[in-house]
Parts: sequence; structure tokens; C-alpha cells
Amino acid sequence: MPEPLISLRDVEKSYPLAGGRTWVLRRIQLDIRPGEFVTLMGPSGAGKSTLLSILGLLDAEWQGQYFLDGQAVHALSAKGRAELAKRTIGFVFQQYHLLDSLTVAENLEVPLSYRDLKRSEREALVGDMLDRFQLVGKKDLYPNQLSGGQQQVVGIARALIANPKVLLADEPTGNLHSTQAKQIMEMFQALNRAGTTVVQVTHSEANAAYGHRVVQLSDGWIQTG
Ligand SMILES: Nc1ncnc2c1ncn2[C@@H]1O[C@H](COP(=O)(O)OP(=O)(O)OP(=O)(O)O)[C@@H](O)[C@H]1O
Repeated sequence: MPEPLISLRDVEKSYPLAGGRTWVLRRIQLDIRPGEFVTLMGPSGAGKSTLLSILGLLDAEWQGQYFLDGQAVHALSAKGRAELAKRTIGFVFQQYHLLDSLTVAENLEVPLSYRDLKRSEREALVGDMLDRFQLVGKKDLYPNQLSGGQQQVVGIARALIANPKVLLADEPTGNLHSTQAKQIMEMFQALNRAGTTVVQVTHSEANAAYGHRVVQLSDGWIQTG
């Protein structure tokens, strides 16, 4: 068995509440191995998005231990976390989060702007992604000129352009019709088969069926057995 790519030990999160605290995640233990496709499920408010944000290093306000790709996230500075995230994580959002004032090609280039790459190298990577995701004909359009499904394809291409080890997706098909949703899930499955580790949050059993296993959250606890 390979070493886990993601390992959480006693991860907890809470918010201050009048006179005490309200708990969102309780004593989370989770191991995800390279090449896995894991689905986080559970009722509304169970803590799924919170857990995914912690995994994606978008949230640093938690307690416990998190090892990502051999690094102790809990011991890293904000700068160290940001660098680890850039190298390791691609994040796909339900609401796409594309920049409206940038074209498709420019949106794809955003994650590369933080890298020390020559302009020609950036253009080559953007060109590869446009080809791979069949977006060449759309490259000069703005997000509001695309369908929801096409915007999500751009969101996925942007998440993948820096070649992350882990793709995290929070309800990636939540705003899409079922045909578009199926296309997106097939894309995730293909990426996973090509080696990318995938963690998705979904309420959909159909989407969960694309993954290898389901982790159930309830009131901030992982349900076992
Ligand atoms: N700033 C905050 N202060 C207090 N509680 C918060 C805050 N932000 C989130 N929470 C609580 O954290 C809990 C978990 O939220 P989270 O978004 O992770 O749930 P979820 O399982 O993703 O739900 P959904 O399926 O509805 O998206 C919720 O009960 C929410 O009210």
C-alpha cells in the first residue's frame, strides 16, 4: 500500500458562540492514498465544505494535524502553505469562480502567473489545456458568453493547468443540467484514471458512483461502519 497523500489526525474546527463554541468538525481522522477518488457526503451543515476547504489549504483556522504530500501543513507558515497549495492542489468550485473580466485563455493563465515561467512557456501550457478540454474555439470569449457546463470545464482546466496531485471539487455539478453533469463526472473519472487523486463533495448518489469510496459526515463527525 502506498503512503497516504492526505492524512488528517484529530482535525477539529469550531467557531466562538455566545458563552462557548459551536463545533463544525470533530476529531477527524482521514487517510487518502494517491490515485483514490473519494466522495464526501452527508446532510446539509454536516461540515463537508469546511473539510474540503481545509484539505485545499483555503482555511487555516483549525486544530490538529494535516500531512499533505509528506509535509506537515499544521507546522507551515502561511507562505509555506500557499506554496504547497500551488504545487499540490487544484480546486473546482460549484459557482465556477472564473474572473468575468478575463477571457477563457486569460482565466487559464491565472494560476501560472505565480510561477516563474517564460511567456512562451505559459502560452504553451494554456494552448495544451485549450486543446485537451476542446476550448480552442472559445478561448477569446468571456465567462458570461459560455454555458454553465462550459464555464465548469474552464474551471476544471484552470484547476489542472499547474498539474496538481489532488483535485478537490465542491459540488462541481450543482448548477448544471444532468447531461452536462455527466460530462463533468466522466472528465473527473478520466483524470482519476490517469493518476490524479480526486476528492469531491456531493449530495448526488449518481456522482458518488464515479468514485471509489464514500466518506460520510454527520454533525462534524466521520461516520464509521
Ligand atoms: N462563520 C461561521 N460561524 C459559525 N458557524 C459557521 C460559520 N461558517 C460555517 N458555519 C457552520 O459550519 C457548519 C458546516 O458548514 P459546511 O458549509 O461545511 O456544511 P456542508 O456539509 O458543506 O453543508 P451543505 O451541504 O449545505 O453545503 C454549518 O452548521 C454552518 O452553520
